Amino acid sequence: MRLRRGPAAAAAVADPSRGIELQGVGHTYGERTVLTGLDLRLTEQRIGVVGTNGSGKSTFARLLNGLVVPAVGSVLVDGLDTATAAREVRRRVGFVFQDPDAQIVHPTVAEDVGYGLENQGVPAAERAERVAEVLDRYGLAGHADHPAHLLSGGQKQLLAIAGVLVMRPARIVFDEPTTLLDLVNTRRIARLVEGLEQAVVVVTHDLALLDGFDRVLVVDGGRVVADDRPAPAVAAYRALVADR
Ligand SMILES: Nc1ncnc2c1ncn2[C@@H]1O[C@H](COP(=O)(O)OP(=O)(O)OP(=O)(O)O)[C@@H](O)[C@H]1O
Repeated sequence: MRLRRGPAAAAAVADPSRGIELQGVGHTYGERTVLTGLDLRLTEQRIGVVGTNGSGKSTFARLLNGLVVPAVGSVLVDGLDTATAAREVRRRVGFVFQDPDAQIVHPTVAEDVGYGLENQGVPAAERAERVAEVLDRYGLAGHADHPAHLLSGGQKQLLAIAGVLVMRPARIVFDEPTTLLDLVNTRRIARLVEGLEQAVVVVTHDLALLDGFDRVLVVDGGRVVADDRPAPAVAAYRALVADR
């Protein structure tokens, strides 16, 4: 029998009901262990991740779409291993970086949003339609031909999110999406996350953002030390840092 390979084959064996699974996951940078002993299954619509600076949250977030491949154990997205099916995993899990400048690479707003689609070989007409639709939805339609680097911080974050959403991933990981934003834009991003049909994992220091989430993980010293509904998880986080 011939082995089937590539995105179509991967999609054929994928099982979205499995969500994202971490099986015996640990990660090291050189000698330094930054995550250890992670056994989790992430299936909820909205999951938050909190923890002190340097606790391992960004590394955790990056594991979920294969940006980081675990040193130990496996991360499976819909049953697909991030170590061996990276391309298909990234189609399924979009990633929004804390600093939108890290994600904005093309001169104009429309070109920047269309870039990923072009990469995937989506025909020009469909590309234009999908870009226009997503820019319209996030209030950036009037900026389509403007230089992306001249947008405000909040608009840049919206642009970075639009660039992910236009790819239609089933899940989106946000790494501190509101850290650089003022209160107005923080609220705007919170509403946007709330309204998404995609399943989301949001790393944040903004505890108010977690209201209404289904599940919150508290990371400390590279381990998940609490895993609960938002109120008890945030209480556990506050208790953890109370005497530091
Ligand atoms: N590429 C890397 N190479 C070496 N060490 C790294 C690398 N990325 C992160 N680290 C280290 O791993 C640890 C965890 O970092 P990580 O960015 O995952 O934490 P974090 O919880 O997201 O922190 P913060 O809240 O400050 O963003 C830190 O000690 C950091 O210095």
